[in-house]
Amino acid sequence: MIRVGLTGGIAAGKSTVAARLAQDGAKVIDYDRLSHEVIAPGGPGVGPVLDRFGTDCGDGQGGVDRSALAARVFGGPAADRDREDLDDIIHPLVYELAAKAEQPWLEGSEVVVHEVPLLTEVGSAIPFHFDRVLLVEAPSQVRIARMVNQRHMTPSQAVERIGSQTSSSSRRAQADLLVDGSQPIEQMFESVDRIYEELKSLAQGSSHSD
Ligand SMILES: CC(C)(COP(=O)(O)OP(=O)(O)OC[C@H]1O[C@@H](n2cnc3c(N)ncnc32)[C@H](O)[C@@H]1O)[C@@H](O)C(=O)NCCC(=O)NCCS
Ligand SMILES: Nc1ncnc2c1ncn2[C@@H]1O[C@H](COP(=O)(O)OP(=O)(O)OP(=O)(O)O)[C@@H](O)[C@H]1O
Repeated sequence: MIRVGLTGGIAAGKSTVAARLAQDGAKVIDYDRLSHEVIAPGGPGVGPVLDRFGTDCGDGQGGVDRSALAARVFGGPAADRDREDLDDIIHPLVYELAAKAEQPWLEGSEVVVHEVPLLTEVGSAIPFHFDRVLLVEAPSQVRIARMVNQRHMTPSQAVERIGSQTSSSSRRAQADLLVDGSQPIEQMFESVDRIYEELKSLAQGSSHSD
């Protein structure tokens, strides 16, 4: 297999690219989904999150209320510190689930894509080596409009999320492959298909990854 890190700023188009890669034949591990799983009812992150952030952040059903937590870590008075503490709780649990998820493909010739929104931010803390890093990019204004129009965030919530993430230039410094997430979707899919073919040939020539 080869392991690919797929990243990009919020609402750049990562999940859309990931879905196309999956359609092409890649195996995709979605870190946002795993991070939701760890704080859903019964998840291993629920206890530590509620201990740290208080039972006000509970959803009343044994899980965490993500919008209450988002208000704290992206817009609260101690947002940076809170976000750091949340990341320290959630990320190791997510990495554990990701390692389990990719186990069936370790010996094969699959293209295994880890969709990691914060790949650049976490640096060497992530316990995986990526053979390639694929970056999806779109200008901030496009991303803000997507968050406001499609996710019902206020403009200031959208700006806060972008502000809590790293810069495009630091993401670029880490990237091997680039997809423009603001181009027309059909064109974007064509570039994703071309990249998949490249990755697939690489995977067929590989026998392992650590
Ligand atoms: C704060 C939480 C509860 C908000 O949930 P919500 O459903 O509103 O957002 P969702 O999880 O769908 O995330 C949407 C996007 O927000 C951005 N984002 C999420 N967490 C963070 C963070 N800690 N720092 C910066 N950006 C973040 C990412 O671009 C992500 O793709 C949730 O995002 C969370 O648990 N975050 C911490 C875990 C994390 O770092 N997740 C990212 C992948 S590991
Ligand atoms: N090339 C494109 N043209 C128009 N709309 C697009 C394009 N790519 C993605 N979108 C739309 O933009 C929105 C954000 O895309 P997507 O959910 O893939 O982003 P993301 O980077 O995964 O976001 P997040 O960081 O929140 O997980 C979606 O509604 C998606 O349909």
